Amino acid sequence: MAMEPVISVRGAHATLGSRPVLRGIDLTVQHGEVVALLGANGSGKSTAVRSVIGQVPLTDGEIALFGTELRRFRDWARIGYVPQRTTAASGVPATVREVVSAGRLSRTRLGRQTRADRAAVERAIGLVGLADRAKDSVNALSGGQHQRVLIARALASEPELLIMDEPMAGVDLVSQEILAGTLREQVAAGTTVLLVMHELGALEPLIDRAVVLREGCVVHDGPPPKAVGQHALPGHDHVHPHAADEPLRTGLLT
Ligand SMILES: Nc1ncnc2c1ncn2[C@@H]1O[C@H](COP(=O)(O)OP(=O)(O)OP(=O)(O)O)[C@@H](O)[C@H]1O
Repeated sequence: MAMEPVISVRGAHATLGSRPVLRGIDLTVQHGEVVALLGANGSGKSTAVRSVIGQVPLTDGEIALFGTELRRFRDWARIGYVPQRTTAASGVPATVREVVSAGRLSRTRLGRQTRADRAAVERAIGLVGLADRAKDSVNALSGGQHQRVLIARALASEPELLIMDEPMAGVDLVSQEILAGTLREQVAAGTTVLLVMHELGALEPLIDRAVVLREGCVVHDGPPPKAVGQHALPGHDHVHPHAADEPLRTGLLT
């Protein structure tokens, strides 16, 4: 029997305020795939992933996770989610280890951390290259290190599906390289990944498929656009000449 898709979204409509933000989106992510969700600011990317994890209700359409209708889905430990532009600190003096441990709660039984739980937390901290900062307050970290803590928190439950909303946004180059390496290892281990992005950038080699949104609709679902600049992207509004030495870009539509 064929495996159920990890994510199945059919005809999704969602409204925020009085604004229709998703206008009939279909999105399927199969086991082991790495899918990039691309599109201009405001095209609905974050809303789409937030609807997948149940944070934005649909006004029409259907979502299933691992073959289970979203409203019956309870197995949240199978999913790691890194939201957009948040900070792990928010004024609370938690250490790196404490924040990452919070990501393990969904696997912790009876509220007691086992040796396996502790090992998973240390592994996640090591994966993002912060082993030497585990005892430090997250308030003492840079923006890129923060983002690495949030990703470690998502990895602590050893998820089968990782959903990340612009993981590279505002992240310094060193952290970007570490994150790309972390993701590469996850993908090699079979983790399914859905990434919201503006540009494929350093993650391009990992991406199997790109889904491009425009005004709440899917305008492209297929191979990731090659590194030929944003104008190659289906849905780009206008064409204008650009210098031959313009840096190569794969991402788009800003
Ligand atoms: N709580 C809200 N109430 C009303 N409108 C909202 C709300 N949240 C988002 N929107 C609007 O919905 C649209 C889609 O937003 P969304 O964040 O999904 O886009 P996005 O593609 O992720 O954009 P970005 O790249 O800027 O993150 C935008 O026009 C945004 O202004």
